[in-house]
Amino acid sequence: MYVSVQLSDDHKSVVLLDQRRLPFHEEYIHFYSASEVAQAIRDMVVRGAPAIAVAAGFGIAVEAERLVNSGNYESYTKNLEKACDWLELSRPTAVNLSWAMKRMRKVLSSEWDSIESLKSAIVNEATRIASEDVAVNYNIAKTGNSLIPSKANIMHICNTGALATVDWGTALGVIRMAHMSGKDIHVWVCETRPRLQGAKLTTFELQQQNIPMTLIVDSAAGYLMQMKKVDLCLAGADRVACNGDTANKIGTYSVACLAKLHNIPFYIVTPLSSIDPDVLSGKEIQVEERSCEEVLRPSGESLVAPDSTPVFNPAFDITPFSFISGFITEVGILQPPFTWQVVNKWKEKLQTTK
Ligand SMILES: CSC[C@H]1O[C@H](OP(=O)(O)O)[C@H](O)[C@@H]1O
Repeated sequence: MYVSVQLSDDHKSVVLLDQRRLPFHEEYIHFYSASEVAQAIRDMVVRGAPAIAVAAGFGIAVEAERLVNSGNYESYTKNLEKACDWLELSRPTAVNLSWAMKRMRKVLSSEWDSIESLKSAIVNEATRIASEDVAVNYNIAKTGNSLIPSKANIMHICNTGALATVDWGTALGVIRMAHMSGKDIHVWVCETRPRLQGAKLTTFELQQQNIPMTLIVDSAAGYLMQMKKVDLCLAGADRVACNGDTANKIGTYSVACLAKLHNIPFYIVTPLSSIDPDVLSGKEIQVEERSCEEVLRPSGESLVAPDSTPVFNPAFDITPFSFISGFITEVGILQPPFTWQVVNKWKEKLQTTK
């Protein structure tokens, strides 16, 4: 089984499965510094809100190893804080990235009696972020499975599986659990232009798990709903605002609008770490814009339009909460508002049940 993101045993590199090469080539690349990992996140070697958070945490661990003999304690921590900034700025929309860097900065700002003990604490925290992700996603999958009827036809956009996380996945984790529970489900896989995470990555994951699926062009979503071929929609999240507005892959809002029109349940599947109570509504969420090349050359080689064609390429859109049936999380099916008081109460409850 493939692993999207790992820390090498000697802590000298972050090992990433190059998702740009899937589904035809499974290639792993080593990245030896925080800046190399930041570039890998920007280039979407690794992608998916939880996976990039884990990759960034490991990026700080690799930087801590790389700089261990580079100077005194003060310069060591300053350099690592700078590395947190680079990684946090690598992609602006997914809150998981800043959530992970906040955890690493907390370690950096604590008192340690030596550079070596600080380095160990950093590696341990990065490893904890990764191991927690697996447990969180397993609980999300169990929660979400309770909503999946037998023989459901589920529409899914982008990729939210083990490739977008450390394992299990979020929305695809729910689908995987439903399949393993013998519910005989089927997945309509939206190809998800322009990066084709659905066509290239979700099909790859579902095929590996023998889950029945059908690939569709994004613009077929409405037609399938009109023909009553869709029982519910599941999508991931990059950032959920306090009022429930949700940033997710471009095209999610369109699917949510169509689902609303056709009275089809539309759920966001998300860990608590993708909820950002500091953002009151979707209006405050920065939507990453990516290069025109992604649209002009979707498979990297041939142009699909004249080379000088102007392009607008937002990587995400914002779905207002009014189009969302609920949020499937590791603590249950939630409804906003997601204030810090609410989110922290759930996190504390999680801690006590561990
Ligand atoms: C559980 S992955 C969450 C989220 O991340 C993906 O975006 P990208 O492929 O650009 O990293 C997509 O929006 C997923 O829903």
